[in-house]
Amino acid sequence: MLGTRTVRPPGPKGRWLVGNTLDYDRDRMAFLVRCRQEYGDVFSFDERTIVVLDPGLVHDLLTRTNDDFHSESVPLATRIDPERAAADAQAWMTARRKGWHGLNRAVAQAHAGRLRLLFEQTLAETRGETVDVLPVMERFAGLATADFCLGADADGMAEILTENVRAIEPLGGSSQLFPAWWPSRHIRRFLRAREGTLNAVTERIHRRRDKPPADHPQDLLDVLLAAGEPELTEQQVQLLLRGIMLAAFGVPATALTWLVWTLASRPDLHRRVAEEAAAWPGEEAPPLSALPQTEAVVKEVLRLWPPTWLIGRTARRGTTLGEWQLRPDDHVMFSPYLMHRDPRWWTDPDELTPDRWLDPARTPKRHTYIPFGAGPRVCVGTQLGMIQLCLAAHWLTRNHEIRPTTETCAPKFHDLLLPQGFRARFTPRTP
Ligand code: HEM
Repeated sequence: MLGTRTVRPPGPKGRWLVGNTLDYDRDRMAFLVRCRQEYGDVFSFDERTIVVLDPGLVHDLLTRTNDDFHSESVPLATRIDPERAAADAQAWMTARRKGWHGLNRAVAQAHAGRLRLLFEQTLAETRGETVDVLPVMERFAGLATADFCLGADADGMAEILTENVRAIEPLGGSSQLFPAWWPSRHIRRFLRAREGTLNAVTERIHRRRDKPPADHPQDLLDVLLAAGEPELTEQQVQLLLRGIMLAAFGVPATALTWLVWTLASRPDLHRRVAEEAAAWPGEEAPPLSALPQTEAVVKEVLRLWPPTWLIGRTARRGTTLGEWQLRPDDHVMFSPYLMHRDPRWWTDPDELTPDRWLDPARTPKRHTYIPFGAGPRVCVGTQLGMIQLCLAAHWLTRNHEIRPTTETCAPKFHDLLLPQGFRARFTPRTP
C-alpha cells in the first residue's frame, strides 16, 4: 500500500502573482483537460487547491463531507470559523432530514398536479415569440420551486428568487473570492438580494403560522412546520427554504434548457419522447415508470451537460485524500463534466446515446455518474428534479412544437454549465 505523500500533487507552475487564474479563466475546460493530460487524475491548481478526477477519490471526498470537509457555496470570501461552520452544517442537516422524512406522496402529488399549470403558464407567457430559452426555463424553475416550498403562499417569490440569482451571477462566475466589505456594487446588490429573499421567506412563514394547520401537508413549509420533536427553529425553516429554493432555480433551469435543446436538435429523440407522451392516456401527470424513454434521454442530458460541472469542498482540518496530505482550509475541486465524458468509464463518451440507460448490461461504472452529487450532501431534489425534467419533456412534446432559431448551442463553463445563445419559439401543437 502506498503511504501518505506529504508533497503536493504536481500541477502547472502558474504566473507570477496571478498563478493559474488568468489561464484558467481564458478557457476553463481546456485548462483542466490540459492539466489532466499532463499531470493525471490529481493535480494542484494553486498552493491551496487541488483538482481530483478519480471517481474513487471523488466518492471518498463526497462521503466524508460534513466530517472532514465543508460543503460551501458562498460566492464571497468568508473567514471560516470551524466551530460556527460545524454548527451551521449540523443545523442544516437536521432541517434537511426533517424536511425529507416528512415529504410524502400527498405533497409530491399536489405539486405535480400544479406543475403542469405552471409549465403551460410559462410557455404561454412567451406568446409564440422567439425567446432565449434559458430565462424561460428559469421562470418555470422559479415558479416550480416556489410552489413546491410555499404552495398557496408562493406569490411573488419567483421574482424575488430571480433577482437573488441574477445578483449572484457576477460573483459566481468569477474565480476570485472577495470579502463582503469589498466596495463593489455587485457585492452590495448580492447582499441586498440575499437579505430580501430571507425577509420574503420569513414573511410567508409568519403568514402560514397565522392560518389553521392543513389536514394534509400541501407543500414543504407545511411539512417543516409540522415537524415533531425536536421542532425546527424559525431560523432553520428559513434557511432550509431559502437554500432549497435557490438550489432548485438555476440548476434545474440549466438542465431543462439542455433538455429542450436536445429535443429541438435531435428529431429522432424528440420522436421517441413524443411517442411515449402520446401513448399516456389522460391529462394527469404520468409516473416516471411510464416514461422509460424520456427518463433515459434526461439521464443522458445530465451526463453530457451536468449543470454543476465543477464542485468544491474545503478541508475542515489537516487530513488526507488518497495518498495526498491536505492542510486545514485547503480546497478540493472535482468536475462531474470531465468524469461523465471520460473514455475510461464510458463508451463513445461524447455521443448522446440514451440507449445506454435502457440496457441493464451497460450500467455505469461505480461512482462515475454524479449529476446530483453523492454522500451526505447529495442533492435533496434528486427525485423531484428528475420528475420535473421528465414531465417537462412529456408536456413539451405532447402539447407544443419547438422551433429552434439557432443551429448550435455552445457550452459556457460559468458557475453553471450554461447553454449559450439557444433561442426558440414554442407554439401550441395542433392535433
Ligand atoms: C436537474 C435537477 C438538479 C440537479 C442536476 C441538481 C444537482 C445538484 C448537485 C450536484 C448538488 C450537490 C452539490 C455539492 O455536492 O456541493 C445539489 C445540491 C442540492 N440540491 Fe440539487 N439539483 C437539481 C434539482 C434540485 C431540486 C429540484 C431541488 C429542490 C428540491 C434541489 C435542491 C438541492 C439542495 C437543497 C442542495 C444542497 C444539499 C446540501 O448541501 O445538503 N436540487 N444539487
